[in-house]
Amino acid sequence: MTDHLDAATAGQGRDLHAFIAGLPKAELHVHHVGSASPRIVSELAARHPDSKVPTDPEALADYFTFTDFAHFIELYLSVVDLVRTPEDVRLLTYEVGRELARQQVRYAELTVTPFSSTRRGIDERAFMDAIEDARKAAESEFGTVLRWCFDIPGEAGLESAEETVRLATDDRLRPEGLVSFGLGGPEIGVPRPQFKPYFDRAIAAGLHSVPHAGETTGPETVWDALDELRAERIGHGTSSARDPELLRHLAERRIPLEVCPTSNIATRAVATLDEHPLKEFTRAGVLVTINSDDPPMFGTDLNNEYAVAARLLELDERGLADLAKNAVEASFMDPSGKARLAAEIDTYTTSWLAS
Ligand SMILES: Nc1ncnc2c1ncn2[C@@H]1O[C@H](CCC(=O)c2cccc(C(=O)O)c2)[C@@H](O)[C@H]1O
Ligand SMILES: [Zn+2]
Repeated sequence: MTDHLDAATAGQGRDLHAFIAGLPKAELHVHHVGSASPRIVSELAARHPDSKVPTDPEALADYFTFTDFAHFIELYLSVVDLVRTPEDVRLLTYEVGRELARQQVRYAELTVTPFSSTRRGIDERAFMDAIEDARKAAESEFGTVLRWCFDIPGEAGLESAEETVRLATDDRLRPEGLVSFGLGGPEIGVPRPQFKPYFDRAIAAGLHSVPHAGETTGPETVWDALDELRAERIGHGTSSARDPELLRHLAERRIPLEVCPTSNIATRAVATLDEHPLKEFTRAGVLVTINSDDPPMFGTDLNNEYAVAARLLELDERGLADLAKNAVEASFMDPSGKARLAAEIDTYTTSWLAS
């Protein structure tokens, strides 16, 4: 973990960190390639010496220092470029499952961008088999349930939207673990309404709508995501804090925000953690979930994001357990899975507080 993150949660008791480390959790906003560990990234970089990505895991923290959101996407794509074979995809996914399990994440919805892989020449059938194979292995070996969100990389244009919705809705390709449909990448210059027909098709095929919105643009983008893309949850939604009517709407309709505090600082979407609107969201009664986005790229992990949230929201163990249960409620798990994980969180918390 980098120094600024240690500083971000300094002063919290060791006990709170230990509580978070053991707390059963769900994660709803975490990117597939963005979760590649320094070890995997450097291994892939060594396999592909034409890449500018460092082969030394220690050098990656410097490499992943971003001047702004566009710079983040540029470096993100340099890692996407390293994933070239179905075996790269399988290994990456399996290792992401291992890392989530280490953090006691029982259930995760992983955002996958199949277009980025198919356009780089990975066969679509082999891609689906690779992620599904890793999903099943992660569940049986680590006990972590993975589900997929296929996202459109918006800046790659409508061609990428067409390809993503085709891959998500073709019965011969659509993976069993797919639950939702998203939209990522830069928002500036990429208006959300143009993606409406693609979201309509995905929703008609039974997928949930979970676009990124309001990460780097204003609240009008969140309104567009709600009105045009029929968003059921919002990725980030940071700028919603600037629009009291939008906050009221999100709270009343119980539309959750997938908040990723450290990501927002690392991409410079928010200047400092103290200026992060997380507290304004909870004060307005919005259902917030805590997520890590692209953890190794931002020098964080989900446990650290819970520690950051505990500081910003002044939470004790019970407050943290409630936050973990928000993610269960906002997830696309079936009702029995939700009830089981919520009960596990309660049992863990009660026994922690009794000891
Ligand atoms: N914090 C984030 N906020 C938003 N998105 C984030 C975040 N973190 C990770 N992503 C991912 O970045 C991708 C962006 C990829 C992209 O723009 C692009 C453009 C042109 C060509 C290609 C290509 O592949 O050839 C890709 C998104 O699909 C999304 O999954
Ligand atoms: Zn994201």
